[in-house]
Amino acid sequence: MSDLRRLRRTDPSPPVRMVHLGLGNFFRAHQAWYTHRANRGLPPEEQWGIAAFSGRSTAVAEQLKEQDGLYTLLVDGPQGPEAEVVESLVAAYPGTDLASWHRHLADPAVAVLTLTVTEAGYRVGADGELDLEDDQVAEDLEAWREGRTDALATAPVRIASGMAARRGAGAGGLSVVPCDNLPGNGATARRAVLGAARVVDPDLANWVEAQVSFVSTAVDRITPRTGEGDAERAAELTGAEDPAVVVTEPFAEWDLAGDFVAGRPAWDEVGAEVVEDVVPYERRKLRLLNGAHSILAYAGGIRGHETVAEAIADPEVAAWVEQWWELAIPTLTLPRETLDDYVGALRERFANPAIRHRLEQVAADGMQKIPVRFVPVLQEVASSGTDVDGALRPVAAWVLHARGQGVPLTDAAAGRVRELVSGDLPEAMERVLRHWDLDPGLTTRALALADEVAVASPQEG
Ligand SMILES: NC(=O)c1ccc[n+]([C@@H]2O[C@H](COP(=O)([O-])OP(=O)(O)OC[C@H]3O[C@@H](n4cnc5c(N)ncnc54)[C@H](O)[C@@H]3O)[C@@H](O)[C@H]2O)c1
Ligand SMILES: O=P(O)(O)OC[C@@H](O)[C@@H](O)[C@H](O)[C@H](O)CO
Repeated sequence: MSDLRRLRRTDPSPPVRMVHLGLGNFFRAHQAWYTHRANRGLPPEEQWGIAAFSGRSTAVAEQLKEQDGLYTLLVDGPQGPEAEVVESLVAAYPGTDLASWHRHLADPAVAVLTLTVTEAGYRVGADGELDLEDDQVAEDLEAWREGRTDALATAPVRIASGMAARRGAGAGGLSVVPCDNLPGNGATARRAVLGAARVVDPDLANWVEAQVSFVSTAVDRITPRTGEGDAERAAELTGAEDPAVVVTEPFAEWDLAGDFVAGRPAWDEVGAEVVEDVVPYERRKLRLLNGAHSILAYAGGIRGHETVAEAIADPEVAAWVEQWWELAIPTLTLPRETLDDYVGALRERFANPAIRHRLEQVAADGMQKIPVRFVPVLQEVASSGTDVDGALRPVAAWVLHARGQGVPLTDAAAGRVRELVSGDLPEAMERVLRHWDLDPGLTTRALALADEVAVASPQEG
């Protein structure tokens, strides 16, 4: 590998017109890739360059800096892998570089701020407002009040402080485009940012309300963490050494609803859909894809599987996913045929053996995901008198997972999760149901489903 050349830019970089927070794999397989595609054929000065910031880490920013922001996207489809070098990312920074963050956001040429900061990264409480009790949010707000804007860590406070820099520079409005898997991500981002601004500077909150638009999106492209051997596979195709390679699937979807107050790349010319209302798409995606992923992660993990492809190949786990889809489909509003096609594609996407999507990664932050993916369906199904097993089983499996079975628990709210699921299993199950306003009368059934998931589990103890 070391004899290979690193990727290097030969053409001039496009100007920075977009900023991104959360320099992870998904951003590079999705928003940066759509932007790269939309740039093709435009003169460099009309293209959209992106300055992207990691959460905190420095490693990926350093790797990308050494190759002028270029990286390989390895698309693993049925015809074998294909490699594409993505050119839209022109500057990569560690999230700790707040000076560059403020400088880019204060630039009038910047028109769009995209986000992938995870569901938990919005730091909102159960009421959907910024959680001012969150220790890191409180620390950030104090630092900002004291003028220490180089020490901010949470996404909402970093964004609000970036908006202050922008207002100060007279750079005008921009559009914030959250791309995390949560319902109403535009409205959530807006409330989180306004919540932070209001505490420190109410005039700034007014400015954001008047000048900044928050676009809602549904995003889709299964993008696992890069694994062993991926860089070598990419190198065989490109002849270049690329430690920042990202592996993804051929499928990609992006639905966007909202105003772009300062313009945007022509994403709609390269496959993205600009829609009036994103809710039907977002619900389809969150319930059918992400809901099924959560079942595979919690139940499949307990049955000893390590990846999505392995778990969906287990006929019992696959039957639980099918049962979930049967219950979830009637709760969606898109035409039945469209939904059936989507599920048909999911069966193939999940089974793609080249995508090693580890259940451990998919399982993270269940405390944020269960109420969005399963609770509304459970409530709707229970009120119609239909058998709820398909939607209750994932909650039961999550309780076992949170109590230590299957893949390890990773959750931004791990302390609260452990409190909820501790002690006697029947009591824990009932506590969890009550926590999400579900009928505690479902406890006995949930315990039976938990038993079913745990039966034959190599890790049952
Ligand atoms: N991977 C996928 O298949 C996929 C598909 C659709 C949507 N998403 C969304 O994208 C998010 C990121 O996925 P990924 O695969 O890129 O993960 P990743 O682990 O590769 O990267 C996550 C990025 O977010 C940053 N980050 C994490 N927490 C943050 C925080 N609190 N504040 C600011 N930045 C933070 C990290 O530093 C990193 O840069 C997911 O949580 C999900 O909401 C992912
Ligand atoms: O990204 P999360 O953590 O919301 O959920 C894990 C996976 O379900 C998710 O990343 C999917 O792969 C993705 O949403 C596909 O578009």
